Amino acid sequence: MAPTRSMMMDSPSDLNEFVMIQGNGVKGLYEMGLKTLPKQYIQPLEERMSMMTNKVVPQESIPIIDMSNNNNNCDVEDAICYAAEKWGFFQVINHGVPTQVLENVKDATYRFYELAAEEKVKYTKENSPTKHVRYGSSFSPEAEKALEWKDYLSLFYVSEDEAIATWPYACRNEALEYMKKSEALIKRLLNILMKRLNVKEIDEIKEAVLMGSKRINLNYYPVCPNHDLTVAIGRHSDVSTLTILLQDQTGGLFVRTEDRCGWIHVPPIPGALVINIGDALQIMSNGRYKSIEHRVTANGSKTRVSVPIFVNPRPSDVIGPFLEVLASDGEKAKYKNVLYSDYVKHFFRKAHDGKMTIEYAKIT
Ligand SMILES: COc1cc(/C=C/C(=O)SCCNC(=O)CCNC(=O)[C@H](O)C(C)(C)COP(=O)(O)OP(=O)(O)OC[C@H]2O[C@@H](n3cnc4c(N)ncnc43)[C@H](O)[C@@H]2OP(=O)(O)O)ccc1O
Ligand SMILES: O=C(O)CCC(=O)C(=O)O
Ligand SMILES: [Fe+2]
Repeated sequence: MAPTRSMMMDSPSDLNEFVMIQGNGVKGLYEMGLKTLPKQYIQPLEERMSMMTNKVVPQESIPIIDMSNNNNNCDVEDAICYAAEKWGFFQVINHGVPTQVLENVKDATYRFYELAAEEKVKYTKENSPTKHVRYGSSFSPEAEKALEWKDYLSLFYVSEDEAIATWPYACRNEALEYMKKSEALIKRLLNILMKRLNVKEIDEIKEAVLMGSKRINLNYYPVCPNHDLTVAIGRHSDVSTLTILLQDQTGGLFVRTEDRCGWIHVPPIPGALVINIGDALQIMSNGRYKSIEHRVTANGSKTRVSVPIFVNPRPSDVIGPFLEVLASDGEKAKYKNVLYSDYVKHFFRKAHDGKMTIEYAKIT
């Protein structure tokens, strides 16, 4: 019997050719009608959600914060700082980003992934005309022992003109609009978080180190056969200052519990945005704000999309604990100064490994 295309997907080189080189992504694998998961995606037992060591804690929930000014503004500030210190993750509602903008960027995500592989392949690392636009699958395929069931389009923002010239037409206006309309929310969150650190004013220098660069990812997680055997995104913390995440109504994002013994689901709330603290802010706040490990499960019956905006220092910035934090009570620095591009390169050059990235900056 001649091997079928789905049988060929057990060969690492055929799979790599189909998914990465031809640009079909895991979406192409799903559309091929695969009934069993190719072995390259089978995660070690300890990474699977079905394991006892990865129990879900249904009674816990990350905070949901109403950002509208109907409340006392002090309550909003307290809630945000408390959530950033204790949870590192929270959801916001009445945040000021119009629902239509959020709907449009989700539609645009589908529009991009519905393009033919011959179109999408133009944006892979090997083919993309610019380093600022990258289409790929899994996180770091060369470094990973098992692949992740995820396709992504990653767009690094330099300027509107550059984005219009280089980002894929199928999604560029919607991605740009989402970034633009999120700007006020990002500034409000950072102002609140800085005030609590004794940083009275976000001047030009602070603004650059907190939010001098931005990256938007359009993540696509198609239906997955034997979904319990793999992950959509493995355990990691973001390397950003803040991440503003739009998820659809499918669910599947989990956050590590404080005692690190279990996982808390982040339930989709229509119109809400998920906010999480990244490693850069954990470092700049000398550990006051927490960058928490999180992961995404693969789904056996529904395709999921999510759209994070990573708010970052500029690659050329040196990041370390703010002097205002250390000066307040002679606190000792827990992290050294590191060049942000070195930190990000360290993150991208290894497989996802939970909270390990920040060890790179820790003073031991
Ligand atoms: C993709 O799945 C992900 C992503 C994430 C992301 C979480 C975040 O927090 S993203 C925020 C990261 N910050 C930035 O991106 C700052 C902007 N970065 C840059 O401008 C550059 O990448 C650089 C940091 C300055 C490094 O530039 P350069 O020295 O020119 O080196 P590069 O070739 O660009 O990259 C180094 C290394 O990283 C790989 N890489 C870069 N960008 C991406 C990307 N978007 N996705 C995947 N990998 C990327 C690149 O291939 C290089 O590796 P080599 O092995 O090829 O050398 C969270 C969870 C996810 O699942
Ligand atoms: O898809 C999600 O809900 C989370 C995505 C994520 O953690 C990331 O892209 O860093
Ligand atoms: Fe993440």
